[in-house]
Amino acid sequence: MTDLKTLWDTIKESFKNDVSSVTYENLIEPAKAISLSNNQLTIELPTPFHKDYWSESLTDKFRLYAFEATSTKIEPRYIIEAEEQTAPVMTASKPSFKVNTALNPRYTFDTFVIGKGNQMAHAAALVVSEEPGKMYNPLFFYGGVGLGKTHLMHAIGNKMSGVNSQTRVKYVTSEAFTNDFINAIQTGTQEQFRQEYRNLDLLLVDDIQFFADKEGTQEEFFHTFNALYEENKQIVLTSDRLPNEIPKLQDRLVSRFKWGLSVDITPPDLETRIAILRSKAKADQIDIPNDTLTYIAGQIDSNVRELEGALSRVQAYSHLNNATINTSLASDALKGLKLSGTSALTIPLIQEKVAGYYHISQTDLKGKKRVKQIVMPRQIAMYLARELTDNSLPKIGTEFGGKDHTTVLHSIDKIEELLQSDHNLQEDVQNLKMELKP
Ligand SMILES: Nc1ncnc2c1ncn2[C@@H]1O[C@H](COP(=O)(O)OP(=O)(O)OP(=O)(O)O)[C@@H](O)[C@H]1O
Repeated sequence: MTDLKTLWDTIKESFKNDVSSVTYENLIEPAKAISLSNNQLTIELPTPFHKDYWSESLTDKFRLYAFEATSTKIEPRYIIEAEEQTAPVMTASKPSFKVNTALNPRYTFDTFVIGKGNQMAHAAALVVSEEPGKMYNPLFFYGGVGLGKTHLMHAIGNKMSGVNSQTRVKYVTSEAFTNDFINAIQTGTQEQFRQEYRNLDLLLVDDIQFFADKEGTQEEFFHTFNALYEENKQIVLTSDRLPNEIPKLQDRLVSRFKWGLSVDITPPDLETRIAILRSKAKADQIDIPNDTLTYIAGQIDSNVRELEGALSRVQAYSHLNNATINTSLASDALKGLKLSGTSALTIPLIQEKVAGYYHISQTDLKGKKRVKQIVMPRQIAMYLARELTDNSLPKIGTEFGGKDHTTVLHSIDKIEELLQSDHNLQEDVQNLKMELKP
């Protein structure tokens, strides 16, 4: 992993899972990754206190997480803000590197393990890579986090580039597209932007749910889409939900996204998880017994990224302790690992907590009564079910006494809107989230 932002995000995520929220917010969140060179990552900290704290208390963890992420030993170097004016500064608003423009060579069809939850998506991806712009345009993958949507997208790009090195492929996240577009406006380079995005054979846009609410970007993307589509150029999109479930996505985009094929990816079953781990262990030359693979696969059931993270953690643990990998070592390595998998949290549990919080019965919460004291908690519970679990809108509707998915969508939209300004609601939702995901 060489992309500084991706590496830093991964390390921060590991810290987040390991330290208290107070420590995270006050001591880790303010840190900024500045540069990575010669296996040294320079971290900028706001005060000498932060520097001392990182040096004394966070360095070992940092080394572990960096190793887990890269399988390389990376040393931290701490500087205090303004201590080193010459260093290129990376901030959230103005990244000093270009995000995700290239294809990841590791994400190929060969390294993708096929299982029940992804076989349709895999088959569609393969068809598109062989006959781009013909059968399924656009191809739209949707599903929960870390299930291989990006991987398949890159696999299409890698395959097409492999067949013809002249293929013009562009991979962007929807955020990178937005940033490029804003930059083009600010610097008066819209024409260049259009050239860049409209003269392609394959455009891959990841996580398009982040287009929600971005009117200008949607407008530009609409024209980009049309230009490519009319030329029979292939477009592949991913999102965490179906196009019509993305709030505030223009109808004309929703309808265009439906022109092609939408296919979901669901979490892998145990067999597939073991196969994924085996394949990764082989690729990384990790010597690991079968029963240990089965043990790790049994610990994580909803997210392949976490599955890979667990394997890296076991590898790092064995490396740092100079011990052979076996199930007992894996169990020690994974002890205390707070998995962010959403599978443990169920809709009934959310209903129970929300009903308890607002002192109403679960029957009312799931029922049809239209009084305000019940409607609001019901909408909040639906909102939380969508935010904190992988359930689809129809499934949430079913769990709330058989409501239509448009009712669920309306409830979620309503809460999202109120959350913008209603401080009491913000506090309630925050409290409930803390109760549900301590
Ligand atoms: N079936 C699979 N076989 C092999 N590796 C997989 C498979 N599914 C996912 N992975 C790996 O899991 C990791 C996460 O996958 P990916 O980034 O593609 O997920 P995603 O669905 O795009 O998630 P997000 O919504 O968070 O972007 C990647 O390293 C990917 O290679």
